Amino acid sequence: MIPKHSALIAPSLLAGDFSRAAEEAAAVEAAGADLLHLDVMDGHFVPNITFGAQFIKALRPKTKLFFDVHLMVAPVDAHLKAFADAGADRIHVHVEAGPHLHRTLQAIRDLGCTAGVAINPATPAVAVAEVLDLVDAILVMTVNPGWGGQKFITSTLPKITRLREMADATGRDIAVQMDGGIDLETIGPAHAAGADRYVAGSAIFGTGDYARAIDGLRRAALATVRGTGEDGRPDPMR
Ligand SMILES: O=C(CO)[C@H](O)[C@H](O)COP(=O)(O)O
Ligand SMILES: [Fe+2]
Repeated sequence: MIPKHSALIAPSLLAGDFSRAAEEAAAVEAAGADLLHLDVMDGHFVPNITFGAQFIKALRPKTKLFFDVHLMVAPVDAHLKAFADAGADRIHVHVEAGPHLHRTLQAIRDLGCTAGVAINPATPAVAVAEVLDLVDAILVMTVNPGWGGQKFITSTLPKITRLREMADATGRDIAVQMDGGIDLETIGPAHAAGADRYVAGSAIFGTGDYARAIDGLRRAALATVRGTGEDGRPDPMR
């Protein structure tokens, strides 16, 4: 089990060089990434289009990293099997993307993946309250989805705390994961608010030293938690 208030780092390949996607995935794995975040955009739910299941399937043999797939797709249900077959470990779907979220999350689990529910900045925390028994993660959008490289929306911080409280109240280990605008300045407040996983695109792939960037983000998060060791690892006493 991942300790609460740990700080797992998930580089978003969106900010990497797509012409060398397999090398980029391997590079962040070697640099100490905990997960690989894969942003699928459909040109409908969000204005931008990125890549689909075939791209993810081609990447799957190139790295052992956990594939954290963020579907910005509506309607999404007809596509879930393709992403599960492509090698997704976790599939996040948006609470805003369809009227049958409960059925969608159940379908993700039935396909053998873990499930995440993504929530846009304008959507209140209560929108996920009735599906927490079906999710392993809440993906809190700290930008409006659609592009990388956007500015962190600080007004989402109180919602992070509310979602952490809701997640803890279930008694299950539900990750509270930030997505968008995470960098050395924003990761600390997000961690203090109750998050434990961080997607970062530009703040990793936009640098020349992925290991330094990943380590710096992890340390910046954990530095906000009293009792955390200097080596950046979660304090087992917490
Ligand atoms: O879901 C996303 C955008 O919709 C991306 O995961 C996110 O924006 C990561 O990029 P950056 O760290 O550059 O903001
Ligand atoms: Fe994402």
